[in-house]
Amino acid sequence: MSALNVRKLCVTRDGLPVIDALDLPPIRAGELTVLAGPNAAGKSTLLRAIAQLLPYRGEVSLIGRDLHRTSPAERAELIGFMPQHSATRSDLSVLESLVVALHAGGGLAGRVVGGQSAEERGLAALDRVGIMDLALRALSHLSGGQMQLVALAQVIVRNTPLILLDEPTSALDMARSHRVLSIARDLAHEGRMVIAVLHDLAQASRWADQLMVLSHGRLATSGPPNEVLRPDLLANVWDVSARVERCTHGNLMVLVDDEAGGR
Ligand SMILES: Nc1ncnc2c1ncn2[C@@H]1O[C@H](COP(=O)(O)OP(=O)(O)OP(=O)(O)O)[C@@H](O)[C@H]1O
Repeated sequence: MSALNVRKLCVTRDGLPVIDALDLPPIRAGELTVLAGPNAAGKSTLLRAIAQLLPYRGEVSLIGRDLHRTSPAERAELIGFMPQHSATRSDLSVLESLVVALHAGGGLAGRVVGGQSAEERGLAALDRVGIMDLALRALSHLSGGQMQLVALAQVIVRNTPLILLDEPTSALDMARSHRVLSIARDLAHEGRMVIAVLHDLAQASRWADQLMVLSHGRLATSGPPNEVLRPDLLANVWDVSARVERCTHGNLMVLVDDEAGGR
């Protein structure tokens, strides 16, 4: 089965170790993997290293290929990365930005696929994300949440086997958060490897097939969310005194009573 493997990964930033000899269980195609952890745990650093946007030591391999040895064009074919903060605020239209995304890295992603032109693929991605009405709007005229939805469409349009989403719902209202996580899970269940960083553990438990918890650049635990999310983990990793309760539909709720030290 297709998988992303991360072994003995070390990443330093400003000379300080942020990710430290990290081994992850295989990230399998067909599963939505949610990466959670406190601020500064190294979640974005991990995604950026996997996306080959930061130097690292160790091994990151995708479907048996060492990503370090791939060309930028090959990576564009393999990896779709949605950063935490989308910087692009140009006067390109939303649809034009998707066509540009298709040509990212000089890869082959912009070719006609299944008889569909780049514009047709762009419109299909906008339709999937539910923002067809924004197709002709300038990126510079979008709200923060609209920009985040466009960033997701820019990833979807490239149809890569690995999709990395860094806090994809941070600017979204409840309905759009639900839509985006449902799309992320569908993308995984269609056969892709999808990793999403989320802070909201109720959302994580609702959508994740596999939850990985990062703490100080190391893996604290991983597994199905209902096995992983326990009060002792919340105290040890997030420093909160909290209860984990099951709602009538089986979803978990995390109720924080206090900071663990009661400060
Ligand atoms: N551009 C940078 N240059 C130097 N250090 C950085 C840079 N970006 C992040 N760091 C440091 O790396 C560490 C991990 O940061 P990272 O952004 O990976 O954490 P995170 O888990 O994604 O946090 P958050 O939940 O707050 O987004 C932090 O100590 C941070 O200060």
